[in-house]
Amino acid sequence: MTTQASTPTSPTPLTLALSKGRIFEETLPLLKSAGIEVNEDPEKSRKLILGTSRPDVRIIIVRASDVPTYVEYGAADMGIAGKDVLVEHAAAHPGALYQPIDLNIARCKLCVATRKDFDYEAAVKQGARLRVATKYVSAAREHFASKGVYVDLIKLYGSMELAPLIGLADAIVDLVSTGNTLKANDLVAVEDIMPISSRLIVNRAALKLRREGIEPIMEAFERASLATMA
Ligand SMILES: Nc1ncnc2c1ncn2[C@@H]1O[C@H](COP(=O)(O)OP(=O)(O)OP(=O)(O)O)[C@@H](O)[C@H]1O
Ligand SMILES: O=P(O)(O)OC[C@H]1O[C@H](OP(=O)(O)OP(=O)(O)O)[C@H](O)[C@@H]1O
Repeated sequence: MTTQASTPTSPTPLTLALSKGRIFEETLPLLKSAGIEVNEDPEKSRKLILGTSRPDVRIIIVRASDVPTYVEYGAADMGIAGKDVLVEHAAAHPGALYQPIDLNIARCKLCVATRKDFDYEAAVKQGARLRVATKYVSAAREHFASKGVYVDLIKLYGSMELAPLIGLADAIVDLVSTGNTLKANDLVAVEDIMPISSRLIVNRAALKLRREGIEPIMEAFERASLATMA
């Protein structure tokens, strides 16, 4: 039997996909609890791959709605994404991602909202066909189907609040946190669809092949998110 000479290898660092802004900011304390400090601030640097205090862990910065894609295809081992984003991704890629932990960060609600002068209840009772503008087409379709309300869904990528104001739609489906954006645009929330928070997602193959690297991070994140809930 021949013995193989051992060659020094540096495996690809564990890769965590995050979006800039609130998810990045709210993930920093979780990373800290796992002994990980990010070396650069994505708001100041144009770099998309950020090193950390641990040579075996790196962060990639991607659009919030792209996080599931990077993780599904294994370009990132893990990621953090809002339930809003995960519901839309799952509609096209059911079961593609392992979602072990609700991190309870970036919390808000997915709601139906209309102009103040639009009688949503009456329109629904009358069986009117509603025009609804949203970025969250799958969640909206599921919601209105479960209520038996006929809708024409108009896909938008942002600034949903504008749609009812200029006659593009009767209603929107959007995220609401403080309610300030609705208020500033004279809109009201007329129905809650689901509570939203961000979850850790893990590539299914990475979970098996890199378990010893991923598990301690998962455990630290879970402990830290439970501690903030208490
Ligand atoms: N006002 C809010 N308060 C709390 N959490 C929010 C709020 N708005 C969005 N979120 C959550 O934070 C996540 C990231 O939001 P962010 O605004 O950073 O990205 P985005 O602009 O929605 O995504 P993309 O860049 O892909 O269009 C959302 O998917 C959602 O889960
Ligand atoms: O109830 P509020 O506290 O006002 O938050 C709600 C707003 O937050 C999100 O937008 P965001 O601030 O992320 O900007 P975006 O449109 O660039 O995603 C969402 O799309 C709403 O517009």
